[in-house]
Amino acid sequence: MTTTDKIHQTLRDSAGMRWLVLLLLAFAMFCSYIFMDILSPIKDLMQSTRGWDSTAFGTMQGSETFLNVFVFFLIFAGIILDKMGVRFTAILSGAVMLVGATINWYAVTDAFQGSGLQTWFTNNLNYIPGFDELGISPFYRGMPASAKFAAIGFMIFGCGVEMAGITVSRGIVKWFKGREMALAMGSEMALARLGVATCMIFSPVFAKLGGVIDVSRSVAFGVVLLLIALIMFIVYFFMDKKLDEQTGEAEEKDDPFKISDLGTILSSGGFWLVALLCVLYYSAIFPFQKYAVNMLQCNLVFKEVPTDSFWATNTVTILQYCIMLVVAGASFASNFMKKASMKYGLLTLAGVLLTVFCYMGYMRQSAETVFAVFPLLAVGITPILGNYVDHKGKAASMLMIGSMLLVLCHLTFAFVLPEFRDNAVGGVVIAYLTILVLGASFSLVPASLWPSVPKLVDAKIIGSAYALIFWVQNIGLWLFPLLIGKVLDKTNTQLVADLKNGVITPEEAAVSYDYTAPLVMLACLGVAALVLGFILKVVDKKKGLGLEEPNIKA
Ligand SMILES: C[C@H](N)C(=O)N[C@@H](CCCCN)C(=O)O
Repeated sequence: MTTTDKIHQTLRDSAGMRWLVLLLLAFAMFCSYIFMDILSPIKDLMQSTRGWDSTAFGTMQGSETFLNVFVFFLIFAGIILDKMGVRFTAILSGAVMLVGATINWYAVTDAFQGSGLQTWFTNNLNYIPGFDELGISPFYRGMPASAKFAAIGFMIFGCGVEMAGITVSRGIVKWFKGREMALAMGSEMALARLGVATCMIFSPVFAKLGGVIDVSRSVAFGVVLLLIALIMFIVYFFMDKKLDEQTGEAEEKDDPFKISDLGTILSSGGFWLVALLCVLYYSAIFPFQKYAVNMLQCNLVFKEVPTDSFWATNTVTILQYCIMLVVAGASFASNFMKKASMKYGLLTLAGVLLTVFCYMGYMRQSAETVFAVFPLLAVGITPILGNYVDHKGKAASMLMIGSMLLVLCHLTFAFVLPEFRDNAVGGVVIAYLTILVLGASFSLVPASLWPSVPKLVDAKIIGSAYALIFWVQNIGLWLFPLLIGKVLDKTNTQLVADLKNGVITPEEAAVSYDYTAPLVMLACLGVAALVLGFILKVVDKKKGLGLEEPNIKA
């Protein structure tokens, strides 16, 4: 390398530095995704220890997106990102997530119970004029005080996490444009999926540590991780600053945000098709994720797991997690290997480990360890599918196949799984197969949807386009956890009455819901997504949007 080459080399020209930046951003998202679902695998414990019924649980979970949707925070986040740049917005989003998560944690601690704050929240915030009339309030009369306060924290966290999502996407574009951008995006999403698996496995472990149930321990674990996420963003800040010093660019000055940009995006038909498909598909996945463990508890009979010692309870769980890390590592490695034989060897190894993983989950017999396989498959194949879209295309077809699989899975959960309630082996096998297929669907759609956005809008307004899609998507992510909770209570009237009259205990009630109606509702979302996918494919062919074309042309 000559002296001139050395002078012109920036941080982003070094593969090591580029991937270090990706690691920082992706690890921050990994921590955020852990917090996003930290309460999901312990819905039953929230009901038995904090008195959150399904409506309270669903309302609290849905509150995550309330400010983004109704106060248009996501639109402001897009504007902040375009005006202030990636590194400022990254730190801001990290700090917002941490503040919200800390409030959420305090709400579920024992210290909150019996405090003045609890009394205040019991007597207040029952009604938000305007929102209640429309049935879209994040609070309702009779909602437990802890759920109300937790909802406030989760709303603030939701602003931070969505802001982080669009910031990280733009950060990846800044550092990887013209290089391995799709692989970087796929790897970031894969690590986020690993975050979901981590919380599905470890949240119940922390809540039940030492045989004493304390749900706030799980949330505290998430808060510590968000602190680490903020540190990651701070390190990123300095690397990004250095890059701008080296290049003499400042993207927020070179490419300032204009309100008219929003109009340009909103007038694109292709953009609307993708945004609507996104809201329908993700509404059938993320809200489901919040109830999936409980749905399995209600549909399968699990053996009692010993809780006398940490190792008796958690050895298999920890081994399962180690296998998951190997599968993730094998997937990442396979993307960097040049030789196809090596790639298939690693994939075979991942397949074998996946089988062992499932077997361990079956031996361990708990809903969390069975559902943990869902994000695992997405971890393994999202980067591979991203690579496929880069080199072979077929994004619109992949969107359709992913939606079709989604419908199939929700209908299986609704009508086939309950038939195996008394068949321990058959039930777990059906559950595993369906979850694995759902995991494949959750790889096909994200891997093809997000890289399609740059084909629909100008590169200059990509940040605002992602913010707008996230905003539309957040409407569904707000509405559907809440709707699932309401539909559950409305279609399980006998159970709700028995619980109210003390005929059954909260522990029994928590694992006795009939999930058929909410699952059919989610399957309908999948059907609508499939129809939109078909329309998108037709429009793509007619207008030549290039969605079926590879990103990298030889
Ligand atoms: C929940 C969030 N709004 C979302 O849509 N997340 C996507 C990833 C979007 C790309 C982030 N760089 C997901 O599939 O998790």
